[in-house]
Amino acid sequence: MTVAYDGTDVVHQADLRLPRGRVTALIGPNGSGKSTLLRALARLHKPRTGSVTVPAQDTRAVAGAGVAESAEDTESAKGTGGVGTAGTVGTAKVAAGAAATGVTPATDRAEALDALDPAALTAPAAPAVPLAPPDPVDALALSRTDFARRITLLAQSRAAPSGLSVREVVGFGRHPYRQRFRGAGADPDGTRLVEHALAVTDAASFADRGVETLSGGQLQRVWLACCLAQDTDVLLLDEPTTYLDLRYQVEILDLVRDLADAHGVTVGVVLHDLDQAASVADQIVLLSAGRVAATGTPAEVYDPALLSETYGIRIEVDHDTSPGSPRTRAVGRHHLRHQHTERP
Ligand SMILES: Nc1ncnc2c1ncn2[C@@H]1O[C@H](COP(=O)(O)OP(=O)(O)OP(=O)(O)O)[C@@H](O)[C@H]1O
Repeated sequence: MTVAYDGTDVVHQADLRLPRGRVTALIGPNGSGKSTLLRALARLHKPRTGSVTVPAQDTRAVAGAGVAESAEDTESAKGTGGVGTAGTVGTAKVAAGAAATGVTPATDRAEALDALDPAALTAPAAPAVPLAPPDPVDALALSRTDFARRITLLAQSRAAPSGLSVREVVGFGRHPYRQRFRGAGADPDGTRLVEHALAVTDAASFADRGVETLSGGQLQRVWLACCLAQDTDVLLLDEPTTYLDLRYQVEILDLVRDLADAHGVTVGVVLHDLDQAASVADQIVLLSAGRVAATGTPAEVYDPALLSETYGIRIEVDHDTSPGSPRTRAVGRHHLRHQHTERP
C-alpha cells in the first residue's frame, strides 16, 4: 500500500503481512513510516493505493477450540491469510481462549497472569473443526463495529480524558459490544474482561483513581488495558513501552508474547529498541524512508551493514550470545573518534 498525507506519499508500496498468532515488530528510524503504516492497518488512514485485508469471517470460535494448532495455522495463514498489500490475520481472543478452556476469571494480577500461561490451556474444548481458510476481505468494507471487534490500536499518544476513572476508561474498550441504549447490559462478558485487563496490566490497584492523576507509565498501562478489554484478534501497538520503567517494559513485552503464544493473538508492534524487538518478535519489518527495507526473522534482518545504513550510524550485531535473538550495539561518533584520531 501507499499512504499519503496531504498528497505527499510517506509510505511507498509497503507490503506487510502479520502472520496469525505471531508477533511482528516494525522498526526503523524516526519518520520512516512505522506509525503511518500501523495507523493505515487500523483504518485510521485510508491508503492512497492498495488495501488492508482480513479473513472473511471471524475465526475466533474455531481457534479458541484449538489454540495448540497455531503453528500450523500460522504457516497456512502466511500463505493464504495475508492476501493483499497489507494483510492481517487473527485467531483467538484472550478471553475466548480463557473461556473456552475453563480458566477461572482472574481477580488479581497473579491469577490473571497464570491464566495467560500456555500450560493452563490444556483442557480440551470443542473438537477442532478443520476449515478451509476463508477468503480475505477488504477491511475498509467492514462496519466500524465489526472492525473494532477484530482489530485494535494502541496509538502513540492519546490525551487523557478528565473526570473519568481508570476503570471507566478501560471500559471504553468494550464499546464494540455495547449497544446504544442498552449499555453494559448488552455485554455480559464486559465486567470480567475489564477486570482481567486491569489485572494483567497491573492497573487494578489504581482502577478507581481519575486518569488525569496518573503518571505517564501508569497511563500507558491503562491504554493498553483498554485495548486488551476490547478483546480483539489483532493487537496493534505503537511504541507500547514508552514512559514505562524497565520492569514494566519487560512485563508488557512478556504479556505481548503470552497473548500471541497462549491465545493466538496477532500482534504488530512498533519498537525503537532493537534488542527488545529481537527478543519479542517472530518477524521483523525494517522500514527506511517509507519503504520496507527488509522482512524476516530477527537473525535475518539484523545485518550490521543494513542496520547501519538504515539508521545512519554504525551498528554492530552479536548473533552468538543469544541465538535467534541477536543483540545490537550502536557505536557513537565519539567512540570512532577515539579509535581513529591520533592524539598529539
Ligand atoms: N499528520 C501528518 N501530516 C503530514 N505528515 C505527517 C503526518 N504524520 C506523519 N507525517 C510524516 O510522515 C512521515 C512518517 O511519519 P511516521 O510518524 O509514520 O514515522 P515513524 O517511523 O512512526 O516515526 P517516529 O519513529 O518518529 O515515531 C514523516 O515524514 C512525518 O513527518
